[in-house]
Amino acid sequence: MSNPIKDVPLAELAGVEKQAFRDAMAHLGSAVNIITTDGEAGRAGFTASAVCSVTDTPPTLLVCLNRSASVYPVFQQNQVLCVNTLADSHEALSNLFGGKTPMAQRFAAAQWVPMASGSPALTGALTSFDCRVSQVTQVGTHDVLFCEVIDILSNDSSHGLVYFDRRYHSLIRQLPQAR
Ligand SMILES: NC(=O)C1=CN([C@@H]2O[C@H](COP(=O)(O)OP(=O)(O)OC[C@H]3O[C@@H](n4cnc5c(N)ncnc54)[C@H](O)[C@@H]3O)[C@@H](O)[C@H]2O)C=CC1
Ligand SMILES: Cc1cc2nc3c(=O)[nH]c(=O)nc-3n(C[C@H](O)[C@H](O)[C@H](O)COP(=O)(O)O)c2cc1C
Repeated sequence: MSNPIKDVPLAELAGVEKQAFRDAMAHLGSAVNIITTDGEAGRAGFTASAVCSVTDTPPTLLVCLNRSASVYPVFQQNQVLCVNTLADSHEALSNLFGGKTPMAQRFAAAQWVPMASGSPALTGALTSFDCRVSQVTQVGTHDVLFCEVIDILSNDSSHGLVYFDRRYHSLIRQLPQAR
């Protein structure tokens, strides 16, 4: 059977404007994460919603990082990182790591403990995934970092944080039913 899109000359396909894409993406709720690294290029961190699970064999996440971000060269050189998934108390911290703030000021706003890779785990994060970058693919403005998970720290008591419709929302964890 013929593929109707494949048979249309590319020049005749309408395409989608960047703003329309962003407006549509604002409808996809996502977890909020602070991605950290430490190593020979120094310490750095940024907020990321473009994070997802790739495979459990070997356990692998992907993180999309804009190559124009100030932190980009640090991540490129260190090749290790920690994905810290934020709890509902971390909204202000997410904004600090979301750009423009000097790196020392970002890290001074919370407590951190080094994971095996040397990357900082955020105290109180829902989960911290310690990773080594196993593969990198460039797509448009971003690098897609494939990150093999080498250790995990979890906290099963905090409520979650979701970014949806350009705003933060708390994701309330159900408490176990009293008997
Ligand atoms: N993947 C990314 O690089 C993301 C970057 N951001 C940045 O955070 C700031 C605030 O974002 P919003 O309040 O959500 O408003 P916005 O209108 O800039 O973005 C709406 C949605 O579009 C997507 N998006 C935004 N910038 C993108 C990019 N450069 N590449 C791919 N997808 C992108 C995200 O899903 C975002 O939630 C902006 O500077 C934005 O660029 C936010 C979310 C994801
Ligand atoms: C909620 C939120 C989600 C974001 N998600 C991403 C992301 O997935 N990838 C990315 O490269 N930048 C993302 N950003 C933007 C980066 O956090 C920001 O560019 C980074 O802190 C570097 O900023 P700087 O160049 O001023 O240091 C996000 C920002 C916010 C507020």
